[in-house]
Amino acid sequence: MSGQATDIRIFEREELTKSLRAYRDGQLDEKKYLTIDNKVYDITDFIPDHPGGEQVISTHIGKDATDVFHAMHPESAYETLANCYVGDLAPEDKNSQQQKSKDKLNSQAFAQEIRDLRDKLQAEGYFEGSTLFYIYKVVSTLAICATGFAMLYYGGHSTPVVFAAAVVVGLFWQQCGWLAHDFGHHQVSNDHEKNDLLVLFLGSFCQGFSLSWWKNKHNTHHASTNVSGHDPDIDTAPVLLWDEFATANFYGSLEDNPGRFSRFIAEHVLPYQSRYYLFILGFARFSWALQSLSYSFNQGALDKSARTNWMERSMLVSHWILFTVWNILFVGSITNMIMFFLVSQAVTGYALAFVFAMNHNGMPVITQEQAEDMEFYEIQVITGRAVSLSPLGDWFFGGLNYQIEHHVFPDMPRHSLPKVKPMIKSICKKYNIHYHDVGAITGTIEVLKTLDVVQKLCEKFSKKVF
Ligand code: HEM
Repeated sequence: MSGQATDIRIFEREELTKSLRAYRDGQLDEKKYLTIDNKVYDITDFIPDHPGGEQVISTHIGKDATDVFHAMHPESAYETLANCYVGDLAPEDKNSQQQKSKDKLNSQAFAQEIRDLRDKLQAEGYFEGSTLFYIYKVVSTLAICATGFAMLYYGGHSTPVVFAAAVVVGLFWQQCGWLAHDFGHHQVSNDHEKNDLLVLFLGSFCQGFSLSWWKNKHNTHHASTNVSGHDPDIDTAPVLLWDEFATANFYGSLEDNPGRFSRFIAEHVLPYQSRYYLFILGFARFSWALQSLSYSFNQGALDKSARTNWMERSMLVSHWILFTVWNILFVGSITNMIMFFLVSQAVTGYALAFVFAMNHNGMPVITQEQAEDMEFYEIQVITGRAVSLSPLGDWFFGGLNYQIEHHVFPDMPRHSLPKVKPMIKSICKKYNIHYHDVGAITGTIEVLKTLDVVQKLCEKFSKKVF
């Protein structure tokens, strides 16, 4: 590791800025630092070995990673952290403290209050997962699968029953996704290995998604939510574009000698994205399942362990074998087999993507420079959309309608989020930080309006570039 007792020194803030600039400019030989609680860590050699992956840790090179680090690591990670310690950050001089904008000071005071709330909630047990709740969730989710099986077993010769069974299986996969999400964030137990085994069972075997692919993408999304160029969830070009930065980047990349296909997409597809949006969601699950297989077989496990990689691959392969055998054995005709396949995939695609879009799409997208000037917690609040729903809606959304609370406290179990919502809301009100809370219909309209605004931008760019 990089930190040696003799190297310990005071770091000027400019050194961190230099580290960030060098990384942005692609100067790969430069040292890479980050700070946590005003201590400086040299992560140059650690990045490739980071158990959470290179992508997520790289989002914070040259920056303050205090809150994101505390939000995403178990106690055991603090030992590894100590190995990277190389010094302390020089105190801020009076001048730069006085020059801070009102917004920055407000953001800092808000973050401090959220940190205090985290400590209080931890002491009061809000972060303890309820075993009973999660047993109920796992059993009731597996019961949906059993229902789908039973429908095919007894009615596999009837087209309406096969159709209904496909919808049930689609919902089963969606619910597995929410559970794997909770276990993947270690909301349920402090034992990370146990959580990961449950993600392998529910997420990889039952649902067909890779643990490593999901963690890499999803945790990077958490570390830099709606930050342009960092958050993989808003990087959906050339299928959909969600903001002006992504649009400018995509069309900018076509200025010199665009391929015929890219030009066709830019001129004749993206300017109509609000029209095909609902259609394309149906393919989302299939695309994620393919990305999972590709990640697992090409990149291996995120924690670089051969054991995790082997388990993940075998779970994914078993998922597809079982699904195919089940389809062939119980569905009476080839036409119904194809229908079962397509409908079950499409239902999961819609059921997952509808919720994902509601979580952050159409909410502010910020640049990396803007993000540097804001506290982690403020970013989490202003980029998330809370959706107020009935208990059935909460079930369908897997608790992700408490998106803001989930982003502020990713390791807090799902059952605590509704209790914490009024607390976060009231702190936001105190600091005049916008907490966006809407119903499902308003949320959907906001998503569609964003697509519409951006597609008009696509039309303009298209005329300018070609
Ligand atoms: C010097 C800095 C860091 C050290 C020493 C460190 C260390 C670690 C360790 C030991 C783990 C494995 C934890 C486990 O047992 O589950 C881990 C996982 C992780 N780290 Fe870091 N980390 C650092 C910085 C960061 C930063 C800045 C981020 C985010 C921006 C981050 C995000 C994650 C994530 C998402 C995981 C995966 C947790 C999981 O398995 O679910 N880490 N890190």
